[in-house]
Amino acid sequence: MAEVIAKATDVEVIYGDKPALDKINMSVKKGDIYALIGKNGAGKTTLLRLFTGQNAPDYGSIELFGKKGTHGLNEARKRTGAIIETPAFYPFFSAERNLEYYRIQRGIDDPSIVETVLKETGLYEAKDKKFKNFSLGMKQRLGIALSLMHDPEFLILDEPINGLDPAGIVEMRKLMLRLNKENGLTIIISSHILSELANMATCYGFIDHGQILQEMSAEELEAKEKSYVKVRTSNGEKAAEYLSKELQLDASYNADDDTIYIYFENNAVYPTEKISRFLFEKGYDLYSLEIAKTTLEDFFIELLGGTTIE
Ligand SMILES: Nc1ncnc2c1ncn2[C@@H]1O[C@H](COP(=O)(O)OP(=O)(O)OP(=O)(O)O)[C@@H](O)[C@H]1O
Repeated sequence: MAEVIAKATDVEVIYGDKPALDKINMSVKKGDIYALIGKNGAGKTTLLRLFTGQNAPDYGSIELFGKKGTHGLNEARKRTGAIIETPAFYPFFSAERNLEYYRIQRGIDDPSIVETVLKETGLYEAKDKKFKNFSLGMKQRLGIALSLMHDPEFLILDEPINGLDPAGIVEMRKLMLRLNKENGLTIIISSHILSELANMATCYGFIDHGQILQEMSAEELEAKEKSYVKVRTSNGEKAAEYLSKELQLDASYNADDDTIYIYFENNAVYPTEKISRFLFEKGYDLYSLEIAKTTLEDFFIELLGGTTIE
């Protein structure tokens, strides 16, 4: 069993009379890239702030590196880096000078750490560029460089991808994977858009209204992706009935979009020719037939009971 790096047990955080976190149980294991997914206001920041020490639970307990209690958690937090709010950088200082400023302020002796973290975050070439001329993606990566300066083992990142353009998202994904694989960092990263964290997360925690609805591994989530064939035809309702009965397919008609949905096991060979030939022979006009896959967002929406993500 992998070591548990961060754990919340029956945690509640209450603002006024409203719980922001409601009996949360979750854990991050060593080597994970844990994606914390929830729409705005779900409780992501409140949960992450418990691990950084910016919030304390009203009920329940948290652990870091197996340590509990104020003293234990303070010790464990030395092994943790975090970006919850964008750190303040001087706009007219270069990237290097900004990091050098923080190195001295934080009492880190080794001056070579600045070069190391600039290289780790892919910013070394831009080290002399002023912060004000950085793109949003570069600014986020400089924040991560800062959080790496004391060589943490666990990184906590609150919505670092929010607002990035597609190129920035790809850069961030590469950086996360590199830090995880090459530097052995365990990472928890939050987002309100599931697909942003796909292809990098090793496990997922879905949070809504202050509750973890489900935790699952990337493999388990992948297995939730269903393949299906979408067919539009004349007299769709009747055609769906025929397809189910005579071809023994899992076909259902949806009147809202006048479409037949036929579901298959993943990796199945789709009998698309058989379907189109059957419909043709039975006298239906085939308007369209396409193979599709449920997306991760579809799964998330279903988990939330059909509400949208934003
Ligand atoms: N300091 C506070 N005082 C009162 N209520 C708060 C406070 N901080 C957060 N909340 C409330 O707690 C709930 C959870 O907020 P939180 O910021 O943790 O959500 P989130 O998932 O991080 O959302 P976002 O992506 O919008 O930051 C929300 O209803 C929010 O309004």
